[in-house]
Amino acid sequence: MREARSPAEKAATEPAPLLSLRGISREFPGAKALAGVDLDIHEGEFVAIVGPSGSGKSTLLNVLGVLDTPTSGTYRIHGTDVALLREQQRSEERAQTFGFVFQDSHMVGRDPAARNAVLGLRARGISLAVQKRLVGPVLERFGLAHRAGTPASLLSGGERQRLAIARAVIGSPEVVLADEPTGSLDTANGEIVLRHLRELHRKGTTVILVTHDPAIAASADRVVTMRDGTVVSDTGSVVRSGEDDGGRAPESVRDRRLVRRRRDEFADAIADSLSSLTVRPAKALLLVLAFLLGSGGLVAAIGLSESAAVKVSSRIDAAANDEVRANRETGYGSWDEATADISRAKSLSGVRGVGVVADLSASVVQPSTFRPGSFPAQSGFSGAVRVTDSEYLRIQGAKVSQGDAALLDYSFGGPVALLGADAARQLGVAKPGPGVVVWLFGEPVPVVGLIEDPGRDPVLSGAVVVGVGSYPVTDRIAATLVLRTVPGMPAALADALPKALNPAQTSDVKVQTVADLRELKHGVNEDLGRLVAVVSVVLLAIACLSAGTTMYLGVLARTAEIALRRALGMRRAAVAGMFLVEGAMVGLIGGAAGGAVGMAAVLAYARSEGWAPAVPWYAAGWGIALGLGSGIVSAVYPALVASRANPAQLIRG
Ligand SMILES: Nc1ncnc2c1ncn2[C@@H]1O[C@H](COP(=O)(O)OP(=O)(O)OP(=O)(O)O)[C@@H](O)[C@H]1O
Repeated sequence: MREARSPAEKAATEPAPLLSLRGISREFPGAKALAGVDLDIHEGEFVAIVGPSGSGKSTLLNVLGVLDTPTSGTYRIHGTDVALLREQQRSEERAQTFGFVFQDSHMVGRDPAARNAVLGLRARGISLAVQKRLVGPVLERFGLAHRAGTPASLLSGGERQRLAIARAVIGSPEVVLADEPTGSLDTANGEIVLRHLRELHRKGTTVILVTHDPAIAASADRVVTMRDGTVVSDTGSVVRSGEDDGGRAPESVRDRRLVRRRRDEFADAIADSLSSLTVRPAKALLLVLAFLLGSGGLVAAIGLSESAAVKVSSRIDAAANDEVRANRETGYGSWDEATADISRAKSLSGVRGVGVVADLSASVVQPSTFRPGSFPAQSGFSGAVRVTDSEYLRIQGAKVSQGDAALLDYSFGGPVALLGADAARQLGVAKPGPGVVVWLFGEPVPVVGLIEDPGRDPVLSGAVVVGVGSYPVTDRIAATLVLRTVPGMPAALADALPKALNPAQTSDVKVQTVADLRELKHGVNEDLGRLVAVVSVVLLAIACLSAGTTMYLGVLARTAEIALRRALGMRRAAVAGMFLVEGAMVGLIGGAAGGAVGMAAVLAYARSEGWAPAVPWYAAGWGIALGLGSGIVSAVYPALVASRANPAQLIRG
């Protein structure tokens, strides 16, 4: 039934319009989609908007649904000027007043039908209990109860569009806006969808649909025709008096249970992020891996630097407490002079042992197990040739196996040698024994033992060691006395030594304690710390960048889904929250895994180096915190892009 009345008549008899547009224009770069539209729509109307392609129908629908903002003009809903609403209020208006049905049903394909049906409720932070209470009846009503658990991607086109209507009306909107809802359906399915829309209207919902189909338009109570962004004809407002079912059904009255709760909004964001991660496991795994590498590298770097520092510290601390070194600036003219100095040093109180050590040039001594002149020659020896006594080995804590360090101190009519473990390996000596020799200065020297543990002098591992006096001093030799002292005595002995060794010329005696090295230790720690910082920052920056890029691509791939959520009333902050939560979760998992991997790497490395691993407890916490932090940071830009997008634009695709 249609009736046309004069504007004056209308104004006098009609109630205030539900939706009212005055002089609405919408311009896009290069196109004016709407050019001064005036239109009033009253509660309970069934309006068809028709017109040629490009005439502005969809744009009008988007403006009506607060998906898009007009360039100029005034739009009032229930008398409230929409331009005065804040973004959050606009979202609320979309959620409470409107239900949207698009030509393409825009389902979240991976989610079952029931979850899609409640998408609007979830987007609005409606409690799970209310969602559960509403979803059964609504699926039943649209003939989808048996498909509740089926992923939306497996539904037929007709089922999907019925599901779209179910989703649009589950929150009891006052107005259903449908943009060519039958456009992608065959006649039979199109008819079913239309029947549902009419049924909604009969029960009191205002229905506004855009259509190209003259038959559908003819069945509407009111037809608004658009051309070039303006309304060129309008059959006029027709409000049914509710003759079908005895007045407006309570369906369109706002449901008191539909109260937005932040807690539920947040819970839904977490659930969605989890589902998005599990649906794309390969992507999620790559993201986790990026954070794992970043935070794992950091934890490993902290652990290794700490372990190394502990190792360095313990060596330095021990030496600082009980070691003094002394040498003559002019060196020694003979080994007897050095031996005399040893006796003088030993006579000082607080001294527990005195050894002497000097190095010969390996390129002159040419250690080899091949007789000189043999062909092919053995490759050049890369270790040291150390002249020392058994006392030195003892005070350094070196351990000699398969022989005896004391043999160094005796003369058997010629020198004897001990080999450090690395030196023995390099020279191809498996074990000492009769006839096992190493050639030094072109002469065979019996090997009388192996140094299996170099103690505090790491050089011994790679050294060929011969006794003091094995070779006469031809020129002055730079030998160093090493004193092991009672703990705490080095400083006092450092003062006493020059006078004890050379009272006539104390300046000839140079004394070193290891205290200076304590400064060095700080330097070493600081350098390592800086290195750790640089490496970890670079690794985490790479992780953030790759995660940010992947997430940004994810946002682009999910534009339709995001648009839908926004159209269904999701707030900008909640959209951003969805991506931030996703980033946080990936970062957290990656960070925790990285912490574990980093620690394992430190333990394995420290064990292989024979260090005591020192992984501070906070390293794992750092891994997790940095993973979490960088996960969130990497999601900031994608989250901003997603939340700032214009829903109308996104729905156009
Ligand atoms: N986001 C946009 N950016 C640029 N131009 C746009 C945008 N949205 C709409 N337009 C332009 O505005 C005009 C109206 O578009 P609209 O989609 O509202 O028309 P329509 O009547 O719904 O067309 P159809 O029936 O083909 O869907 C068109 O010229 C279109 O190209």
